[in-house]
Amino acid sequence: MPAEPSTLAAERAHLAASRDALRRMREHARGLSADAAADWVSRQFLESLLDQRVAALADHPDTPLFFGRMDRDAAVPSDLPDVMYVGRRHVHDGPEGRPLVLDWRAPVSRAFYQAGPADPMGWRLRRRFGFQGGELTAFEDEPLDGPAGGGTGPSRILTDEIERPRTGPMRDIVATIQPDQDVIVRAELPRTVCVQGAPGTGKTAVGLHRAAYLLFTHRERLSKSGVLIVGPNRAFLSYISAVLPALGEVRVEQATVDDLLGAPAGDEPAAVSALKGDARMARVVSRALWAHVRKPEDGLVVTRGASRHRLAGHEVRETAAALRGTTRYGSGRAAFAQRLAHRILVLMEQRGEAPDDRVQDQVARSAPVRRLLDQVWPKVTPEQVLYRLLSDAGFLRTAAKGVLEEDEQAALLWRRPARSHRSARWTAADRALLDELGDLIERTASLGHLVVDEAQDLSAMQLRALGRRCGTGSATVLGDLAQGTTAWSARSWTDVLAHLGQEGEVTELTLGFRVPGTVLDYAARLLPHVAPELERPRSLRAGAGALEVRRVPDLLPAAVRAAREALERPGSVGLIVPDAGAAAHASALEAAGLAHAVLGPGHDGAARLLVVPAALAKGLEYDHVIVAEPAAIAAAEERGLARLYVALTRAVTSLTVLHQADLPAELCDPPAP
Ligand SMILES: Nc1ncnc2c1ncn2[C@@H]1O[C@H](COP(=O)(O)OP(=O)(O)OP(=O)(O)O)[C@@H](O)[C@H]1O
Repeated sequence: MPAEPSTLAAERAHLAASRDALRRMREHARGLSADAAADWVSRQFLESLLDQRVAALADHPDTPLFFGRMDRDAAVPSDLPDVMYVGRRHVHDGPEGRPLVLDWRAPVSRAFYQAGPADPMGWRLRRRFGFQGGELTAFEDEPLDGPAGGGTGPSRILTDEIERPRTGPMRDIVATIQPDQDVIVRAELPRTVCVQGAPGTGKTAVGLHRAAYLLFTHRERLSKSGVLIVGPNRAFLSYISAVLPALGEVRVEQATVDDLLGAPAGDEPAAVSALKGDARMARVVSRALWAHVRKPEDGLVVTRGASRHRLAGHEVRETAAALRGTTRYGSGRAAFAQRLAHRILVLMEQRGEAPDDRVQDQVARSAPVRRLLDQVWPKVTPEQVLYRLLSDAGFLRTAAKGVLEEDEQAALLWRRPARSHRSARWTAADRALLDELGDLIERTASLGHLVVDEAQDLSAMQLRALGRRCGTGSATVLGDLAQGTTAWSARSWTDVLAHLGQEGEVTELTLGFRVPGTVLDYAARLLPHVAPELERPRSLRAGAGALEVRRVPDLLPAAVRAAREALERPGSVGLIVPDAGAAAHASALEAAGLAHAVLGPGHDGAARLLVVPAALAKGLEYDHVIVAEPAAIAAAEERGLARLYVALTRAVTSLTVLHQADLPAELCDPPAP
């Protein structure tokens, strides 16, 4: 990295000037008063806004204020500044003053990520800065006016950033977002984007930066409607939790599907979950719900004072039939009562009475209308409907006729039904069906934008549940078909988008940042077996010497030894083991006196050495990874090879594979080049 002293000194001076300006902006914000507010409530609101503004202007000594600079090509006429510095937020010199640093999300900053010799976009030079603990220590220049395609390999600052040892949660990548990633980050708000990407291509990072970009660009709209990040489990959410706050976005919700739909209380065979997650179930539960609306047998008689008003049976039937299926079940019920009451009102008027709207409401709430309502359009809860569907063979048969085969219906029925819907132990797949029913009864509110990570693992019914939550908004859908580990994992992104109910385009990220080339090639031996339609991933870094495969006579002592060796190097260490082996590995580490934590579904385990059950490894990464007993990981579940592919692609610097048993055959033969 060139580091000319005079240039470095000038850049440091600009950093110092920017820090001073930021301090003045903070002081100015502190000096603003909420006194002008008209009342107490507005005053509180204004005060909290001002507090937030001051907090947003904090200068974190370890976080560089800018990470890049662009120099304009003077030969291209433009009103752009001659030089612009790009950083995490705007910094200007006085209220009307010149910008010292531009926010990376501003439209003009796009050139920092997108300009290249093929299209310099009016700029001559890109400079990236290297920092150590907030100190500007290096820079790297990239001429944009040279010949296209004359690159010199990956930027040293980029590879250093990737290889910087991990100690805590995921970091932002704002300084080094790559052009194809930037296109996704800056996609317009109404556009739903779906990203297929091999392990470590930056899908999660891109999704989080897109959330930050959209919040900056559409702040007012999205602060009302909301942005939600959906991830596979709590450990993953905790791992990514620091990225958005580091980018200044503290009000983005993060949730798992269980958080949204309700935590499961029971379990069931994967085949049953897969069936319940099938899109055909949408029809079955809809029919089950609407089966509760019965054909009215009788007419309606309402007595008011001395008068009796009568609707004939066919009139009641017409009213119900006109509404059935045209509204949500709940609003249909309310509308049925109102329409009956309206017809009674018309009868009153025909008799010369002059009832007003209040009378219509009174009639709608009267005992005879309520009785009829309960008979014809009874109030039901999602739990009551699903309980009946899963416990009453006759009811299920009617609802599933022509949709599910007989053996499928038999598989759905509970062997031993709970005593009532209240004591039913709903599974995760049931939760999605309950959510579907809930939405058929009453519309689910939509957010402004949803980022769905590891989307390949969601069932059609879960995707429908998420789709409802962005029904009037848009989504960023991220995943990798090769990492699908559930019995219902998606085989195509077109299907995923269809279940979500979103029109969107599928883009692919193909360059791996996390995993060194040798490790990625090794893991890719599994690809023809887990997702033959996908291209082999490429890595940014060759990673010579990063992979070691050891046959060992005794697994546990070998794992302890490998962990001890890895701990001698800087960075985090993940010991990925079959789920059933986590306790044994933890005991072995304990006995050897190696401090560690065991990753659980609900927590991230703060320790440098982590025992990671294979089922929880998805989305995570460690500087050094030890995978203990691939054959056992592969054999533990139906899509065990995909699980193994996930485990083998978690390493940033080194992967050590330990096996006492034979390796899975699929991992032994290198695929044809
Ligand atoms: N442009 C980039 N600059 C620096 N680091 C990057 C860049 N893109 C991705 N990374 C880093 O690469 C690693 C992998 O990124 P990320 O977890 O987003 O990948 P992913 O595609 O979601 O992986 P997986 O499918 O395995 O979950 C992270 O450490 C991330 O910070």
